[in-house]
Amino acid sequence: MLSLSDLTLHYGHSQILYDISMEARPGAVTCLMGTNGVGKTSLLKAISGTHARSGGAMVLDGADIARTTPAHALARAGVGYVPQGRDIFPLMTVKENLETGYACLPKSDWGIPDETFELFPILKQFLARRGGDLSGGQQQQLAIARALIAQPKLLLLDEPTEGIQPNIIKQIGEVIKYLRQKGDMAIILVEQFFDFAYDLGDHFVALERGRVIHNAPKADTPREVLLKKVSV
Ligand SMILES: Nc1ncnc2c1ncn2[C@@H]1O[C@H](COP(=O)(O)OP(=O)(O)OP(=O)(O)O)[C@@H](O)[C@H]1O
Repeated sequence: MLSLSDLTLHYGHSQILYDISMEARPGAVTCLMGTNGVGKTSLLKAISGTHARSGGAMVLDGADIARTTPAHALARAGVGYVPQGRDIFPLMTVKENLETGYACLPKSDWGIPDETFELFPILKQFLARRGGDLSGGQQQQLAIARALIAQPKLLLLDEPTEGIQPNIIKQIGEVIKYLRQKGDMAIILVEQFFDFAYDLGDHFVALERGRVIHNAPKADTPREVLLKKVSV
């Protein structure tokens, strides 16, 4: 589904990512881990086209993705991005926020699928409420639901548990498991909540100062070894 080889990224003259090679497969959760500032968000920005990589190759679903492909083209190509901090539209209603996902779809596919409310029942109850009036956890659910409306092939989740109460973290974990078992979507999860990530992950990539220091399936990733690699 997604394959990166030797990806590099700069902000101005500062190099942040060095020779990143990794894959994300459909029906699997690939966890991207590491301490603060190692470059996890920057890598998701490169994959989503939010910040162009400086070099290296990216193949999505068999197609070479040019280095400067913009975010809206990648969204149309099947990349769903739930950024850190969620970025929902606070003055728009829940329904309007969900409808922004239509931008990636042909008009014939416009509509909020029943699955959205099966996965996130609270959103049905709050359809007319402004996004900014939801709790942090509800906003996170809205951000994930909005990304799913666009029917992504690759879902990028940046710290979905950050600042969220335990019962909603549990619900988000269940949603990720459900999406994985459907088998057609690749999921990349950036997560600092170690137990949440280790429980969900099928494959683990750890970064240190912008470089990959671990890239292996769960069977070859003992808990204690990974914990050591991603702890300060
Ligand atoms: N827009 C930017 N301009 C310059 N430097 C940046 C920019 N965004 C991030 N950085 C720097 O790039 C490095 C990697 O940041 P990034 O946010 O990708 O790390 P991270 O692993 O996601 O960290 P966190 O867990 O804190 O979100 C950090 O040193 C950060 O200060």
